Amino acid sequence: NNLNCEQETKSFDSVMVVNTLKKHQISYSVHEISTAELSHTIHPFLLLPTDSAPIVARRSGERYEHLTLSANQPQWQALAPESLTVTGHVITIDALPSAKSGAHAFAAHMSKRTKWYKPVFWLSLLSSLTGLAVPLFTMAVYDRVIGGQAPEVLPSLALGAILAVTILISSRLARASILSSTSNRFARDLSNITFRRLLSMPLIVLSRVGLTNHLARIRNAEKVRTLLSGPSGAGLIDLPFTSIALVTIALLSGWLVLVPLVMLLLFYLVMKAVKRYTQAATPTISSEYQNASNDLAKQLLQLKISGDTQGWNTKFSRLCKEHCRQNFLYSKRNGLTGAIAHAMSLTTALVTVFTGIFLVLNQNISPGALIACVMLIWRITGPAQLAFSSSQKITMMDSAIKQFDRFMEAGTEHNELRLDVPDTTQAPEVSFKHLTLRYSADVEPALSGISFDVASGEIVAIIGPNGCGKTSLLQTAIGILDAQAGYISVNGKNLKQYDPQSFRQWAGFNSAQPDLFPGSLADNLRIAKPDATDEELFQALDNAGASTLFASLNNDLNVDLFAQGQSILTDIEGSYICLARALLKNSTYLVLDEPIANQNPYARHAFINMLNRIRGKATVLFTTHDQTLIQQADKVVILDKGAVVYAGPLPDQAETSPSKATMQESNANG
Ligand SMILES: Nc1ncnc2c1ncn2[C@@H]1O[C@H](COP(=O)(O)OP(=O)(O)OP(=O)(O)O)[C@@H](O)[C@H]1O
Repeated sequence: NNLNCEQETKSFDSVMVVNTLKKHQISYSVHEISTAELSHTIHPFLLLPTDSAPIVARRSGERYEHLTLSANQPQWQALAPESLTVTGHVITIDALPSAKSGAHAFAAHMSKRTKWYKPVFWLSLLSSLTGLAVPLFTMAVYDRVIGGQAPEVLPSLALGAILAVTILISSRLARASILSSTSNRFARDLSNITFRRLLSMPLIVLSRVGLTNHLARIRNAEKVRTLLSGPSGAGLIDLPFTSIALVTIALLSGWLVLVPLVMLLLFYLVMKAVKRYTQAATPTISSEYQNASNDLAKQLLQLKISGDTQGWNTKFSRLCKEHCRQNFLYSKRNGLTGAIAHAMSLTTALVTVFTGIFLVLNQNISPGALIACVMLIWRITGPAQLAFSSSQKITMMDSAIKQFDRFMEAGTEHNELRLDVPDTTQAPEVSFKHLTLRYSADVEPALSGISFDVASGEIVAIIGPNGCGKTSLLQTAIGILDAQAGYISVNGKNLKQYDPQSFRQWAGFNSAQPDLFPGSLADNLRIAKPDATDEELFQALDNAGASTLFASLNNDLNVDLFAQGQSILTDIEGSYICLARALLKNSTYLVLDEPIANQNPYARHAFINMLNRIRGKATVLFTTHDQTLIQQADKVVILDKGAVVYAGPLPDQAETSPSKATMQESNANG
């Protein structure tokens, strides 16, 4: 609307758009253009291609449309697929300004999907109507064929019944297939959206929330699948259609319909009470039991070494016993619920039969109508029973949806306009300006007022005792941690101006904790550079001092590092591969956390050679406790309790550096 009404916005630029969005409190994200990102949008978005004019577009199912103004009237027209493969940025709208809008993220995402509920409605209606065939057929046989002595109508009645039953079965099958594919698609979409969101959240928020919660979030999506699929899903959908059976009973037997209605009400009240009784026995020890089992499995070696496993045995047996007791009680009460529900269904049928007999004797209804009514009763109590047994699932789903909505309200790294792309060809100058970082409000800052400069092509060793903030500083230097105060400038620009994705694609980072992913050696390396050739992988492994390790893996890049689901490498071996991954990028900005932590002389030698080769061509920040590596740096920064106590050349630099100075000079000269 603003585009259409405000003349000035016809020549908008990205900053103006973002200011407008901020003014209207519309939360937005900025990403590089990619269909993967856009396939989850629920509101229109703005494409900002690098080489052409901006486009306002939106997603409509699997297709995309763009806004055109013809005679000042906005119109949506199909967007050429090429428009989504160009380079540039896209501003997507996360949530609309109303305070409540964020709370409906789930509904908004789902409404963008195919309209599955329309065919499900029509198929359910069809199957409910054709489901009347068998009771009505029985009634006709009883009243007309047997009672009315008219056997000639039997073939046509039978044909009609067979046709109706065939339609019933086909519509049920078609509905089951739509429901299972819809529930699968829901689960898949929600998992994808959740995973993307997790990846785009700031690291500090992620580490605060913890791994278990992230896993729980992704599993939440799975819960959606269970609601719609299976017999309980069908029961829930059939519930509103039981009214068709009720109307038929009313038409066949008049006020006899009151019997199932009253029984349904009774059914509801009894089941509500029973459910409360069952829920009171919900096991509370499950997570404690699970954690203890996990701990035990992880600590087997330590337990065996310690020799004294008695304490663990006692603890585990106690947990096991309590876990079984709670589960037994819960299953017992669940069994009771099932039995009561079944008894209530039987009672409903019996009460209907007994009441109906008087109507038959008074000749108010035919015996055939009574039989049909009793058969129809099962079509009411069945779905009611299923729906009731699913009530716990519905509560679970409801909380899963609320959790999803809250999760989608959390801010991400993309909620700011970060369009700058780093110059990947030159070694950057980096300045840390009064950087302060706290992991949470109640702990001492991990970094407090850090300031120092790194010249282009300089190699800097960051040293200090454990816990002094080295890792925190490096993670801030590549923008995965956000300082609360101060900033980092890279080539004169605040790091937060750079597109986070482009920045991290450029910077080579090695974490102190080796992190290998399931897959082959090549897969693990190509995460950093998907198009790397085998030659580049060999070179990176060599530079990281991993040649001996590689030889022990039969020089095979395709060796699976996770045979039988377990990493076949130790942490130290893994750390070589992670270092190789960082070096593979051949980046002009390397940030390496304890690159050769185990001080293996061969690896150290390879690393020093590598440093000498790139000296002057890349800016390198690394942390270490290794004296020999510290000697290689052009500058050292000593940290203590999160503050810089010294930043400058090594005190004996003058004596040790001539070779480095010569190397730097010759590298700079090409
Ligand atoms: N995710 C986190 N949550 C809370 N506190 C953290 C987190 N990571 C680090 N810290 C704390 O911040 C401080 C600095 O930790 P950091 O890991 O940056 O130090 P370090 O010098 O790299 O230590 P080391 O040499 O042992 O790797 C420490 O007190 C640490 O306990």
